[in-house]
Amino acid sequence: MTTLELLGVSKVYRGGKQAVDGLTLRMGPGLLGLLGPNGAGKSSLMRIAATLTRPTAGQLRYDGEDAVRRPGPLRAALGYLPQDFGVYPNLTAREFLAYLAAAKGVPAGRARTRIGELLELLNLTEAARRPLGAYSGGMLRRVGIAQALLADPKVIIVDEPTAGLDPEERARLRNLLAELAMERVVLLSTHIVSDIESVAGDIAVVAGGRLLRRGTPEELLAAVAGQVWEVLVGTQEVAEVQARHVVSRMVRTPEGVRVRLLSPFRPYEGAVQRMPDLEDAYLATVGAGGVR
Ligand SMILES: Nc1ncnc2c1ncn2[C@@H]1O[C@H](COP(=O)(O)OP(=O)(O)OP(=O)(O)O)[C@@H](O)[C@H]1O
Repeated sequence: MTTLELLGVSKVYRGGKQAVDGLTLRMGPGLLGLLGPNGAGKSSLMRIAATLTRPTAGQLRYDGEDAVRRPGPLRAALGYLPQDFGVYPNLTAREFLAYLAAAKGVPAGRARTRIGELLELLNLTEAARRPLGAYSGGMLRRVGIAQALLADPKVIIVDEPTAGLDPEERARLRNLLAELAMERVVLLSTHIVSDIESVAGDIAVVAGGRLLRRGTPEELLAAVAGQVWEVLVGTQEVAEVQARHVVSRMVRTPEGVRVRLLSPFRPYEGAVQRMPDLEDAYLATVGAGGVR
C-alpha cells in the first residue's frame, strides 16, 4: 500500500518567512483535501511533498523511506500539478504532452497511447492540434492535469487544480480525482470548500503553516454543531456583527441583511439556529486559529 508522510515538517524561507510550522500529515490511498486560506502554506507543503523544496526541518517519507535524502522513487511515482503551471505557447497539447512524456522517460509508443487516452479523458481531443497559446485558462488547467497523469503516477499532488475551471469542468475533475484516489495517494489543495466537499472523505485544514484540524467532513461538521446561527439585521449593524463574530454568509433581503454567523451561544435575541455546513466548519476552524 502506497504511503506518503510529512512528519514534523517546517519550512523557513530565506529572509526568515516561516511558511510551514511543524506539520505532520500521514497519507495512504485516498484523497486528502488540503484546505486553507491564501498564504496558509499549502503550496509550500505541496512543493515539499513533491520533493521540489527541501524542508528546513522534519521528514518526508514515501513508502516508509526517506524521500528528502533519496527523492528518486517518489519522483518516479509522482504526478504533480503546480499552482503556477506554465506551458510552451507554440506547442500543441499533443506536442507538449509528448515532450513531457519523453522528459519523464515514458517510451514513445506508450506515450502516444497514453496521451490519446488523457486528451479524451480531459475533453481536449478536439483542441489537441491547436497551439496552447490559444487555449482558455480552463483548457490549460486540463492540460496541466493531463501532464500530471502521464506516467501513471501512484502519488498525485495537485495545487488548486480547479482554478479557472467552469462548474462542469470542476465537477468532472473532482470525479476523476476521486476515481484515481481509489488506488492512489491524492493530495489536493484549495481554498474553496465546495471543491473538496463532495470528494474528500479526509480533510486537513491548515492556516499559518499549521495543521488546525484533520478529519472526515462529518467530524468537521460535528465540531461546530449548535454554533451556527442566522439573524436578520439592519444594514448599519452589519459591521458590528462582523467585528464580533465569524460571519460565514450574508444575504441582502427586502427586510434587512440575513447574516449567518458562528457563535457558541445565542448571539442575539431572535437568532435562529441552523444546521452547519462545511463552509461553516472551515471558517470556524480557521477563525479560531486567528486568521480571518
Ligand atoms: N519562495 C518563497 N520565499 C519567501 N516566502 C515565500 C516563498 N514561497 C512562499 N512564501 C511565503 O510563505 C507563505 C506561505 O505561502 P504558500 O504559497 O505556501 O501558501 P498557500 O497556502 O499556498 O497560499 P496561496 O494559495 O496564496 O498560494 C506566504 O506568506 C508566502 O508569501
